[in-house]
Amino acid sequence: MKQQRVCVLGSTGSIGENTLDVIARHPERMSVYALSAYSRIERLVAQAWDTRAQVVVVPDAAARKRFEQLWPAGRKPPEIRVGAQALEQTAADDGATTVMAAIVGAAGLPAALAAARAGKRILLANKEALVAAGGLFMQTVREHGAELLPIDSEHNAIFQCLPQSGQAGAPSEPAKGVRRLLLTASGGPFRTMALDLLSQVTPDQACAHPNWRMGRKISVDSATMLNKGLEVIEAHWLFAMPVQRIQVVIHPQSMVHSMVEYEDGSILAQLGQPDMRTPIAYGLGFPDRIDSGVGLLGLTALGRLDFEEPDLQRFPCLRLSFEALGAGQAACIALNAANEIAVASFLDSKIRFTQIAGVIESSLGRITGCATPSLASLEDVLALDAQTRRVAAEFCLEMA
Ligand SMILES: NC(=O)C1=CN([C@@H]2O[C@H](COP(=O)(O)OP(=O)(O)OC[C@H]3O[C@@H](n4cnc5c(N)ncnc54)[C@H](OP(=O)(O)O)[C@@H]3O)[C@@H](O)[C@H]2O)C=CC1
Ligand SMILES: CC(=O)[C@@H](O)[C@H](O)COP(=O)(O)O
Ligand SMILES: [Mn+2]
Repeated sequence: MKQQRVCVLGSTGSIGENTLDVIARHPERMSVYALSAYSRIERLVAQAWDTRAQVVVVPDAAARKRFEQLWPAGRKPPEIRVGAQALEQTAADDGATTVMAAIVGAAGLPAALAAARAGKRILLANKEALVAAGGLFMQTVREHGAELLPIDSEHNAIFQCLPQSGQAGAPSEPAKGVRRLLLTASGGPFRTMALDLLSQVTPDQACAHPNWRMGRKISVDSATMLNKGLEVIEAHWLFAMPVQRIQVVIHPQSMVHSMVEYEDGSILAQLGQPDMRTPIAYGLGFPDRIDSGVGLLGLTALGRLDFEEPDLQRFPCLRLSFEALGAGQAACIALNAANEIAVASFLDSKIRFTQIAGVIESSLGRITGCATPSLASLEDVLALDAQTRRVAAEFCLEMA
């Protein structure tokens, strides 16, 4: 068994912390090579100390200085690299065999793509990378023989339920015998709240997910169900599945993480506690199954599993996501970028929860109404992403 040396991009976040928890359980199989943080430098220092990481990546000179000041005397500090380009360089570094892509938002795309170009084992949590540049990313994985393992719980579940070829790559057609992918969704904290109360909800209420503990951005996405929309687009790219063959099913308990429906009428499901250490351990251990630290699911204590149709009136962001996937890549880039701006604005108490969908819809209208630029390269994608952010920020200001 080859020792894995893991580069954890976004190590100070929710996925990053869970990844370090799993790695620490398997010193004989894996170790940390590199870590990255954006604002939580103190936490990064503690992580680097505990894991003996060789490299850390921070965003700027001020963060570097802070890291140096906080590093305890008496032990050699890790190499400190600075800036977005250093993230790409570290993701592609010979020192790493495996890259956990756990930066939030499209900011994580360049480093995830660099890992693919370098032919790494990529554990992909950063769904926004696929939403913005799914075609480019999957093509890069294919061309450079990278190994791609989905970490997002639903996609990890689907990966586990698909006919196993023992390979973790980038399929160019749907798996044989599969009729549909059934993506489960909790419905978030506002699934049953009276519709007229939704405009009053606070950021903390939106971040109080009923089943999962996650970062604030994805928690708001779960509350609007834009998260499920991003996941439909993610599933389309990961499994080469046409949008008509992807169904979203509300499952409030978040115990069935997703399902694959086969031509013969069988449905295969993956179940487990809502704890991201299970998919993370699956990715780190693949093809072996390794301990994740997650307890067993008590089915008799649970008693029942519920399923229902999503309500597109309550969750307009889900409708917008299906429409964007149908409209093409420019719309998907705009959907994601406008959402990132709208969610940040909501978390900052500048716009209301119910205005998030409006910002996205207006931005999509403005961007996709213009001539679609070429989107063949990372630079093209990032240019449209930046343009959308400017437009969405204007709409947020108008609504504030
Ligand atoms: N949390 C979960 O359970 C799940 C998350 N995902 C996906 O995984 C990704 C990470 O989510 P989550 O861990 O919840 O997010 P968090 O907000 O908890 O963590 C995000 C990480 O990214 C870093 N970061 C933020 N902005 C930048 C930037 N501009 N450049 C570089 N690094 C940055 C943060 O650094 P710092 O903290 O130092 O500021 C942090 O390490 C998202 O794409 C999410 O959709 C998917 C499924 C489940
Ligand atoms: C843990 C995970 O994968 C999240 O994306 C989670 O699925 C969010 O839950 P819902 O979006 O279904 O509420
Ligand atoms: Mn998910």
